[in-house]
Amino acid sequence: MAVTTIGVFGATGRMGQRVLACAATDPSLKVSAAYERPTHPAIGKDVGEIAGLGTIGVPLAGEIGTPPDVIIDFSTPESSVELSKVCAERGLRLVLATTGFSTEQKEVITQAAQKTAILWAPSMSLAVNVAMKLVADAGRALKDVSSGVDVEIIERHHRFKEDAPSGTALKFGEIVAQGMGQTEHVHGREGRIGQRPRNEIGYHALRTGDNVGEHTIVFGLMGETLEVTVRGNSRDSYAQGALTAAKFLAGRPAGLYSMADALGLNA
Ligand SMILES: NC(=O)C1=CN([C@@H]2O[C@H](COP(=O)(O)OP(=O)(O)OC[C@H]3O[C@@H](n4cnc5c(N)ncnc54)[C@H](OP(=O)(O)O)[C@@H]3O)[C@@H](O)[C@H]2O)C=CC1
Ligand SMILES: O=C(O)C1=N[C@H](C(=O)O)C[C@H](O)C1
Repeated sequence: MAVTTIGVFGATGRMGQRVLACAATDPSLKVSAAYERPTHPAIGKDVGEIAGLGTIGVPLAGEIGTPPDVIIDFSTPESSVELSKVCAERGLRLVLATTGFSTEQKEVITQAAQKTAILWAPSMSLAVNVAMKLVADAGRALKDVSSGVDVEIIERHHRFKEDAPSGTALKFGEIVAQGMGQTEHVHGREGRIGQRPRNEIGYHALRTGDNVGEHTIVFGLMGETLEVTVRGNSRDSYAQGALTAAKFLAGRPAGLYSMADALGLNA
């Protein structure tokens, strides 16, 4: 069996630890490296011990030494951007899962994908990426409704999430706007705002408890409403998707890839 070696960037984080745990059950994968910032207090410690998996013989590193076949990144926008530059310089393949990028940061990553293979997705979840296809279909089907269709996106995440709205919500909004033509993206509402313009997509971010991720896309018509909801039950839906992405990306030429590519959803 061909074995793909992976390195986990942000390895001690909520997602990094789940990627390590899920990889440990997949004989076609081998964790050969794990990374955190160089000043992390656990540098040098066995990352399996940190993740509660027992010793796996992979010390937590602050730098990329002997590279794995694919690096999986669940970290922060700043560290992801720097990582994408290193991957471009060294020709290292990257599954980029971090969210919360600025426009300028997104441009740096897009440029890096001209020099190496990067699979970049705000959600690695199979169900979320299928929901994105459903939402695209709904938008195309509803775009010419004469009385108008109001689209609002509601996302729910745990209290620890540091960006809002979620990268997934923003991607859903891009998909809707591409199919229906909205040009204004409105984040929350307050005050005496007047009647809702038809050219808006509204975004609403809930932060409660330990919700691992839930998205509802509301298509509001006169007389009826269509809602598409997808919710995660555990972070392993994202971790397993990231591992699928890594296996897909191994050996691929430079370029920017999506989860739809990895999941065969582009047909
Ligand atoms: N695409 C997808 O399917 C999903 C994407 N995400 C996204 O992934 C990101 C991480 O989420 P989550 O795991 O919950 O967050 P955490 O904060 O739990 O994990 C982030 C990890 O990155 C580490 N980190 C910070 N700076 C660096 C650096 N310079 N080099 C290496 N590692 C660094 C952090 O270390 P320290 O704590 O010491 O700062 C931490 O271990 C978020 O942007 C989130 O939106 C989350 C789930 C699914
Ligand atoms: O921070 C999280 O947890 C998640 N973030 C991603 C996003 O911002 O879309 C993906 C998922 O919803 C979980």
